[in-house]
Parts: sequence; structure tokens; C-alpha cells
Amino acid sequence: MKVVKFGGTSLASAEQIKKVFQIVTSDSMRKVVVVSAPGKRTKDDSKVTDLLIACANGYIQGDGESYLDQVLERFEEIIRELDVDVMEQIRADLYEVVQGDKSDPAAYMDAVKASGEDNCAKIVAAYFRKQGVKAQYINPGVAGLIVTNDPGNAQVLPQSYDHLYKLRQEDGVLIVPGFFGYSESGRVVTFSRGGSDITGSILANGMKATIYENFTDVDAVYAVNPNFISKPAEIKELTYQEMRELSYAGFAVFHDEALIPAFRAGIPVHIKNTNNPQAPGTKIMHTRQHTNGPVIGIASDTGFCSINVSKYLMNREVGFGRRLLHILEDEGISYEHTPSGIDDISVIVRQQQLNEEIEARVVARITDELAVDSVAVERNLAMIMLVGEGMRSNVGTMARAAIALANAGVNIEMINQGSSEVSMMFGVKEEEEKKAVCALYEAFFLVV
Ligand SMILES: Nc1ncnc2c1ncn2[C@@H]1O[C@H](COP(=O)(O)OP(=O)(O)O)[C@@H](O)[C@H]1O
Ligand SMILES: N[C@@H](CC(=O)OP(=O)(O)O)C(=O)O
Repeated sequence: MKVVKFGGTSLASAEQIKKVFQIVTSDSMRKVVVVSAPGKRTKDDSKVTDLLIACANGYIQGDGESYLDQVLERFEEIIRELDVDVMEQIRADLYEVVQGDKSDPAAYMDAVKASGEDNCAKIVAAYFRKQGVKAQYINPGVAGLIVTNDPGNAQVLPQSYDHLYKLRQEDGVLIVPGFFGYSESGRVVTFSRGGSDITGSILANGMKATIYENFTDVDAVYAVNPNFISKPAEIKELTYQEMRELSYAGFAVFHDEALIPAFRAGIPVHIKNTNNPQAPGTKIMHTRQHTNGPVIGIASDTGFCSINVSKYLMNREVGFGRRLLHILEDEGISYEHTPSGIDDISVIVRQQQLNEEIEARVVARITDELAVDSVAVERNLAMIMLVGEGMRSNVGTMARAAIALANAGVNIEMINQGSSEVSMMFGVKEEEEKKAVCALYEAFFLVV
């Protein structure tokens, strides 16, 4: 039995939903279909989830109607072209959701956001039935997908897996909305953005699927972001660890938290293209053939800052690192990396966590509580991650990368390598991100 997830681009229009139908019905093993909310039809279009967020914010402030109209228009167009009779049900549902209790804005936001996936699943189920296929909409709460009560950032609770196993008894194709579950007290709570991938993985684990197929709008996971380089090398196979590193570091094609449920159950993940289902796609599993060089992919992301701390004889001060990280913990800031030297240490954090006020407080606390010689915050950094299991057995990968960056005239602000030796990170200024990624891609994928 296969669990199949379709992303927003695969549900953006009636035409796309017809492709989804063809793909699902072409393989009788495809039993569970997880859907996102309709995504962008063109580059400049809006995702329904983004419209719903604007809508919820509008209603919280007293006026969200224009966004609600846009959401209704998107659904109306799809429903009209699919010729299914669900518009009144969906209109009533959306009106009820936006009129809901706003006393807890985060909970209200989640209820509105989730309605994109929820209503999309109802439309898809109706279309399958209209085509004569036995299909039913499954509500995640009724199915027992229970999550933590952390709005916009839910985590699955372990009892969900046993509940979901029972879905195996259901007849026909099951259409499940992605992106949200229910808290123990029965409230809708969403995963972080892009979280329908997580729903698919949880269902694959709970229902003991043989494979989790994730359909998107690209033929494969590419070795580098296709928005930087046109037609980059396609990756045929990846290990779970490689994909987790790459998606965390910026490969937006698959949510980084979505691998864990599939990984725990040993279920392979297969990324495929809805617009070209014949393409082989990318398989993610425990081990892979090592046919490439040391690097399998290069990911990057912007929006980081580095808190650089220096203190003479830091190396002899027992507990310095713990006390430094404790200050960040106290301020509710999570960190990404901590490259260090003898008398200095840098802590890399996502800079959206550090507004001016928090920065001033953190700097003052580090200065006072740790009696450091200097502390400075460097903003607008990009982190570039080279990933590949082959690095473990290859000598000179770091040198090759550093030479490529030097030849491109890119200054390396920092370097970090984890003990697993599966990834290597370079920090550069944001404006150098693309140049750096292109230089590294050339060095590892184009030069033989
Ligand atoms: N390394 C990569 N390989 C493939 N796609 C990538 C990569 N990095 C970023 N992307 C982007 O991810 C997009 C697919 O993810 P997403 O937009 O979330 O799709 P979906 O709507 O199917 O969930 C691609 O269109 C591509 O622009
Ligand atoms: N619709 C949600 C969840 C999701 O997974 O979407 P997509 O499959 O389009 O990345 C979002 O935009 O965050």
C-alpha cells in the first residue's frame, strides 16, 4: 500500500487535479492521498494558504473579507471546472471558520489556515467519486492524528500512529488533508509551513505503507536549487540523513521534519513530478549506491546572523560555552551552529529571532555575565551546506570547496563541519550566496 502526497502546485487548478486523479488511479496500490491547499498557478500567483493567513489577520483586525473573497474565488473556479457539487458546503465551512472564536489569535489563525487543505480534500474526494472511483474524505481528527498544542509548529504525538493504522480497514481511496492535526483538547493545530509533507510521512508510518510518494512540480531533487542554476544535475538516490541535511539547509522541495516518521519505519520516500510522472524522480532511503563524488547536493539559505564572542583564555574557562548558550536559551533563541577557536566562539542564529531590542539585551548580558573582551553581531549571512555521505571516505573536500570559493572571489566568513562528516558548512555574506553556490556546483559537478 502506498501513501501519496500532492503539493500545492499539484492542486493549483482543476487541470492539475485531473492529473492527480490519473496518477492515483493508474496504480491500485495508491490508497491514501494527502493533499495540500491549492498553490500557485503561475510564478506571480498567490497560494491559498497565504491568502488564508492574510484573511485571518484581516478578520482579527476587523476586516478580512476581500481575502476571503479571493479564497472563495479560487475554490469556485476549481469546483466549476471539475463540475462537482460542493461549493455550498465549502462556502458555509469557510464562513463558519472565519467567524470563529478569536480570543486566542494563534489558535484562530491555525483554524483558518487549515481550512485550505481541509476544503481541498473535500473537492478532490468529490471529484474522484464523480469519476466513479470509491473515495472518501478523511478528517485527521476522526482518524486520530493527535498533535502538540503548538500553533503553527505542531509535533505529532506518538499515540497517533496506532490510531492511523486502523485506517487500513477503510474502503476505497482515502483523501486526507495535510498540514494539520488536532490537539488533545480537540483544536485544529497546524504544522510549520510546508507541513503537508509531514502529514504524508506520519500516515505512511502509521499505516505501514510500502512507500511514501511525494508529488511536486520538479522531475527530481536537484543537486542545487534550480532557481540558481538552470537544469542542475538530478539526484537519483539520497539517504535519509543527506535529505534531512539538505532540506534543513534550504532545499524547499521537501520539509526537513517530514523525513523522521518515514525513516523510523524504514519507509522509502519517492519524490516525483505530477506534471511528468514518467520521470524516475528521487528515492530517499537508508543506504544508497555511491556512484557520485563526495558531494551529492549543495543547499543554501539566507537570514542568519553570527554572535561573535572573544575572550582571552576562553579555552581554560570551564563552562563558558554552556553559560553562553544558557543566555540564548533564557531569551528563547535557538541556535544553528557554534564554530569556535581557542579564544573565540561564534553562535549562528536565524536573525528573525533577534530584533534590535533582543540583540541589545543579549549583547549586554554576554558582556556583563561572561566578562568577555568583545561581542559583536554580524547580520545578513547566508549558510551554504555541502552534503554527501561520500565525504567520509574522500580526502580534500574542504580544500576543493575553499579553492572554488577563493577563485570566485568569495570571502568565507566561517566554516563548520559536523562530526558525522556528512555535511560541511560555509558562511558567506548574503549578497555572495548565489556566486558561492554556483562556484561550488561547478567545482563538484561540472569539473571532472
Ligand atoms: N534542490 C532542489 N531540487 C528541486 N526543487 C527545489 C530544490 N530547491 C528548491 N526547490 C524548489 O522546490 C519547489 C517544490 O517545492 P514546493 O514549491 O513546496 O512544491 P509543492 O507545491 O509540490 O509542495 C520547486 O519548484 C523548486 O523551485
Ligand atoms: N499549504 C501549506 C502546507 C503545504 O505543505 O503546502 P505545499 O505542499 O504547497 O508546500 C503551506 O503553504 O505551507
